[in-house]
Amino acid sequence: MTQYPPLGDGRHRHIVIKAWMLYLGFCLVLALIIAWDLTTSRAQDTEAARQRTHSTSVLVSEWLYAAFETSGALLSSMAGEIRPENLPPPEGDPEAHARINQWLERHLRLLPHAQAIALFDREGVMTHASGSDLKIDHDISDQSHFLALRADPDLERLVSRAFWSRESERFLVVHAQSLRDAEGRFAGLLEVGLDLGFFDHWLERAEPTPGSSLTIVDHGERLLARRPRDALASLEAQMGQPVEVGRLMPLILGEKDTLHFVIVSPVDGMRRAYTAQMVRDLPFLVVAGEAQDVVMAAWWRKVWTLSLAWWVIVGLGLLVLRGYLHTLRSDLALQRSHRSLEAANRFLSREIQERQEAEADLRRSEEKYRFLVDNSYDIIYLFSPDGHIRFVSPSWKTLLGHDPDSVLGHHFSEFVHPEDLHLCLRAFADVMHHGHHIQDIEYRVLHSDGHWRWHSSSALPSRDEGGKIAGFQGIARDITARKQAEEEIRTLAFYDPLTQLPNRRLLTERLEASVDLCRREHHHGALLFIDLDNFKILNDTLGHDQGDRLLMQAAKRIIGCVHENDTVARLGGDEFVVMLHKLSHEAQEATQQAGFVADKILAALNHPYRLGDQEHHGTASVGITLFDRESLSVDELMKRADLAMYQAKAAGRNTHRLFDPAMQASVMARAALEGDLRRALVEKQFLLHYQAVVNDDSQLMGAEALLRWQHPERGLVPPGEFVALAEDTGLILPLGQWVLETACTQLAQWAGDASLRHLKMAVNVSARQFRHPDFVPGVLKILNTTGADPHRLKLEITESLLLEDVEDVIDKMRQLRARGITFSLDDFGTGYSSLSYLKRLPLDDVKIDQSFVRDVLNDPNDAAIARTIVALAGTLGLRVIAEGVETREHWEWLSRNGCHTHQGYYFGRPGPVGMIQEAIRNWTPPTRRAGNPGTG
Ligand SMILES: Nc1nc2c(ncn2[C@@H]2O[C@H](COP(=O)(O)O[C@H]3[C@@H](O)[C@H](n4cnc5c(=O)[nH]c(N)nc54)O[C@@H]3COP(=O)(O)O)[C@@H](O)[C@H]2O)c(=O)[nH]1
Repeated sequence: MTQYPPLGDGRHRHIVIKAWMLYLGFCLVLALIIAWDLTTSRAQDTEAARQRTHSTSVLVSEWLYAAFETSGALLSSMAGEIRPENLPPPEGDPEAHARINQWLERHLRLLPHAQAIALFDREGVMTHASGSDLKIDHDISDQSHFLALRADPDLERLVSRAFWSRESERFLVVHAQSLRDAEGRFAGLLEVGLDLGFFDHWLERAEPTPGSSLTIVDHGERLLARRPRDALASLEAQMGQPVEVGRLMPLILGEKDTLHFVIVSPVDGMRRAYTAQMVRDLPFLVVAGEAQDVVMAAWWRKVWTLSLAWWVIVGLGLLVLRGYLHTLRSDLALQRSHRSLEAANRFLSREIQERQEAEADLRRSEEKYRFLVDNSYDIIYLFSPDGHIRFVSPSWKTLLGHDPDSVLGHHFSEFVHPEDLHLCLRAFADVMHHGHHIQDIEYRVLHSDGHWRWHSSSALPSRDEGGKIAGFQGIARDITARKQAEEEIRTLAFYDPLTQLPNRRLLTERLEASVDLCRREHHHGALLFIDLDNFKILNDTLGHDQGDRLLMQAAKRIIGCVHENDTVARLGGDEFVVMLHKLSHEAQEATQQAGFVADKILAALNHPYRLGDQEHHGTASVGITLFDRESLSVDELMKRADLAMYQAKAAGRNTHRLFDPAMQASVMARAALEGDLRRALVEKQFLLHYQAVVNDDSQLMGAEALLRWQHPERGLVPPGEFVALAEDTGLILPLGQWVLETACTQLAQWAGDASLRHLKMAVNVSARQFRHPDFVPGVLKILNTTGADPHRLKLEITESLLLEDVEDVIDKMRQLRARGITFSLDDFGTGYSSLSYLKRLPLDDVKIDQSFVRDVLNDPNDAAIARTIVALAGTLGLRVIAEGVETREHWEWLSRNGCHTHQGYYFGRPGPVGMIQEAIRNWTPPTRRAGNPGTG
């Protein structure tokens, strides 16, 4: 979905901030104005209160001043009327005294709030008084006002501070006038006594407003009068008591006339703004106060009113602001949605355009795919969710023969090979249930003509518009040709082309699997190595075609002897291997089972073979090895079976042998010996010993070269222990070459020695050496290079040479004989020589094997053989040499019976060249009847 950029957000935020700032600024300014106004109002109200209290205090003090002016004037006039020296004593003239008292009484009435008017003499004793209750002899001589007036002749009058009067038991203030005699001396005083009611009277006239107070105190800060008074019960107790200690002092001391202050009243605890005012020339102060609550009430009302007004204005402003912001937001939203709409419109236009293009593409693509589907060599198919065919492309007809329409509605499984059905159903389920894509599954499909075709298919689910799996769709390719090629390759790779049996590779695979199975299931298996006896001879004599026929027949017979699950393989040549499965888990029983099968095979292979119009009898040798959980490699098992087979061959063929470890040990030893032999050749550890050959007259005729191996550890090793192995391994070729060279070199040397030059050198030649194609040229080359006389060289061959290709042997012998080399047939009588061959061989002598000579004196059989050989040789014109002549009796018997050449310990043991040369030079021929001949 397309994202549209936010429109006007920054500007909107800017406007909002501005509006808020304006609003808050307005609120603040308004608050400041109100605060300023309130501050001003507060100052004004405070000032007004101050003015009011000042006016009140001034007014009351003026009243007091006026009152005391009045009393002063009265006292002054009364003092003018009195002659102190004429005043009668109180006790002298009662009438005169009474008149004076009445006079005082009359003047007292002129002062409505005065208590009394009294006259005192110069001693301070009261002489006359306005009231009858006054004590006439009352003494004021210790009072300050008396003392002050008496002391100061210039002081005419004074008003006292309040003081407690013991006579009248109340606080009094007196206004006293000094009296002077004619000479102007102090003669007493006239005084008006005023109680505190006098002051109260003046406050009463002031009419204090609510919360206000009016107080009169004297210069001792004693409370003289106070309004309001009825509100406080304790006020009476405070009358005459100090109330404002120290605060009013600047006034009392005359430093100021007026004093303003705000305090909590010590009288009633109310906070007030006070103005204190001195009463001119009098020891009194008037203090007027107004309660702060009252003074500030209007201000507080204003505060509340203005605060409320502020809140109302702020609230209204907030509403206006919100309305404005709302409008602004709406505007912005509108603007934004307008832009979104524009963008959406553009997007939709583009979508429509793209869709139109996509539809066009789709049409083109559909046409293209339709073309491809219709013309594809592959089959394109669509199945319903339950596997019924909904669509197949026309190639179905080409590849499978059916008309596509004819298969619609059929279930796909009807066309799949039963063996592949499981695979296909699983793939179908994978796609339909899990939505998997499957790749290249291979299966067989039925062709309309009934044969099976190999198909490779890839498939995926088809989905409806909601994405739900609605079917199975795929493409299938005919891979029959590839499968056939693969099969062919497999056959070539894993099967023997002649017998169609598994070859070594397939056998190895199966053997590995079988070994694994045996290991897991704890039973035995067996490997039977089968070698057809003398097959090579048959092949050479009857030709390869017949050989192949025999192999094919043998293969069939072997297969007939085993179970279907067992494997019969051909390794090549005449070697077959049978692998037996699932033999007993008991080794002994498994051995019996394998032996039974081996016997069966041997019996089957023993039957005559029909090869064209010929019949052939053959046998076989079978080597068996078992395998079980012991982990042995396939190679090791094959080696063991092979070894056992050789054992069977060694045991005379046409039999079977079970592998045993001793057999393996000997093979190992053989392998070690082979290694030593090779090293010996390189390191020249070989040497030749020579043994004398004598004639019937005890004349030395020659010597036989006998090979010895000077082994670094084992010492001198005789040829019997290694020549056979050298033959088997082919090492006899280089070894035989060395023997010939050494012997010929020796022969050439002897030719230069008069006492030795008549000697003939007999050299042993093995069959393998002789059969080598280069044997003849090799011998001739040695003769050339050493310069030995061929007429002095005798080659000893064995009967085994005559087992194969006798014609070739004869041919080679003739070639060499043509050069003067003579031949001797060694070990005669032990081999298989047939007379017909013997006749044809260009031989010079035969050697009677020492095994016959050894017992010729005691064993009539051996004696008969020896005689027969001598006779046979005689008929063939061959000389006879007896070997192993150990005693004079042997020699004599042999001589008597026609053998005239001898070799044996009786004449001399084999020894190094020096030894034989010495023996020859000092040769003393043995005599037949004169004691034992020496050993030479
Ligand atoms: N291919 C080759 N074969 C060879 C070569 N050298 C020897 N051989 C063959 O090895 C076999 C054993 O030979 P050796 O151990 O040397 O034995 C020879 C004599 O020592 C032994 N001999 C001789 N006289 C007596 C005797 O009075 N009593 C007795 N017990 N043994 C005796 O006989 C062997 C000679 O045999 P032969 O060659 O058959 O005359 C043997 O078969 C050799 O052929 C070689 O270089 N190449």
